[in-house]
Amino acid sequence: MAFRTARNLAYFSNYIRNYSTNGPLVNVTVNEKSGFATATLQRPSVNSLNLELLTEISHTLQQLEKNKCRGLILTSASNKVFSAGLDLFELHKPNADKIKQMWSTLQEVWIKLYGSSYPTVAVVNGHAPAGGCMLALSCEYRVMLNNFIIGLNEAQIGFSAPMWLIDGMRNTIGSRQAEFALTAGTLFKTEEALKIGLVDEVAQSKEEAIEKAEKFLNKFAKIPPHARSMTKAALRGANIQALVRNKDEEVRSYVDFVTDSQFQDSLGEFIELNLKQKLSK
Ligand SMILES: CC/C=C\C/C=C\CCC/C=C/CC(=O)SCCNC(=O)CCNC(=O)[C@H](O)C(C)(C)COP(=O)(O)OP(=O)(O)OC[C@H]1O[C@@H](n2cnc3c(N)ncnc32)[C@H](O)[C@@H]1OP(=O)(O)O
Repeated sequence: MAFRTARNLAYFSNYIRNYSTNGPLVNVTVNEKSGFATATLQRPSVNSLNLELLTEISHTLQQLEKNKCRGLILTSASNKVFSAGLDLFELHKPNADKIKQMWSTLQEVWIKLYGSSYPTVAVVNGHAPAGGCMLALSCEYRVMLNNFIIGLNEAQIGFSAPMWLIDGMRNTIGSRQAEFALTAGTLFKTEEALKIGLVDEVAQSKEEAIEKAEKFLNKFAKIPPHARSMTKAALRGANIQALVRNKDEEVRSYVDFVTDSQFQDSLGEFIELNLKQKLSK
């Protein structure tokens, strides 16, 4: 079992410290008492998900799994944005190879986080549109700070969320609410998200959110880890397997879709209308 001895714990903590020095975009720390890891996304300024950040998240999750992490808190170094979703500037007039890698890494992140054997909580301490909501949804529990937005606004940008993400939304808020939310691309304020069950708890400060997250993780202290993870796999496995089977086909259709001029035009309009930074003409 993880951290059975102080030596194991010390080894893991050192390992993580060493690892975190190699990962400038994701800072990982381990609470030596509880054994819970905190992974803090720190890509300036809004943790938009480009290939480098996605790759680092994916490696972090792999290391946590390998080291039998006891629980993960995923959060942001920004006090305004948890993650702004995919890096829209990298989706604009993209290099097809890079987009291919980006999509495939995004799928890996979902598979590793949604399917992790250890318990996971997102401390959503800022806005979480689209891919930001995806990261939060792939955790088991969400604690969100007030006065931010969260949701899957893909329909507003001009595309549909993929099936695995729709499944994640349905499994969290139910089919009826998911249909309303996804077809309109709704971004919910914190209190609205709480009402529909998109987040589990609201906190007034990051410290309070971390306390609530730790309380959730501590619920599993007396549950045998293998029984917990087998149950999680039974609940989530079919959705993950569906993605694994369709992974390459989805990457191909995503690359075709994103490189199409119609999508590029609507993305360009979305950026010009919604983002402060503009496209260079
Ligand atoms: C075939 C399959 C097809 C599709 C598959 C679909 C889904 C797959 C699963 C997950 C993927 C989802 C898709 C996405 O994630 S698309 C991204 C959608 N993101 C958004 O719509 C967010 C846009 N941003 C905002 O609404 C606001 O910026 C935000 C609320 C996050 C923060 O607001 P705030 O006022 O605090 O900051 P700003 O001044 O607006 O922004 C600060 C700087 O950050 C830049 N920025 C913001 N968002 C992005 C982004 N997504 N990508 C790149 N850059 C971003 C912004 O331009 C500002 O830059 P500077 O002016 O500081 O240079």
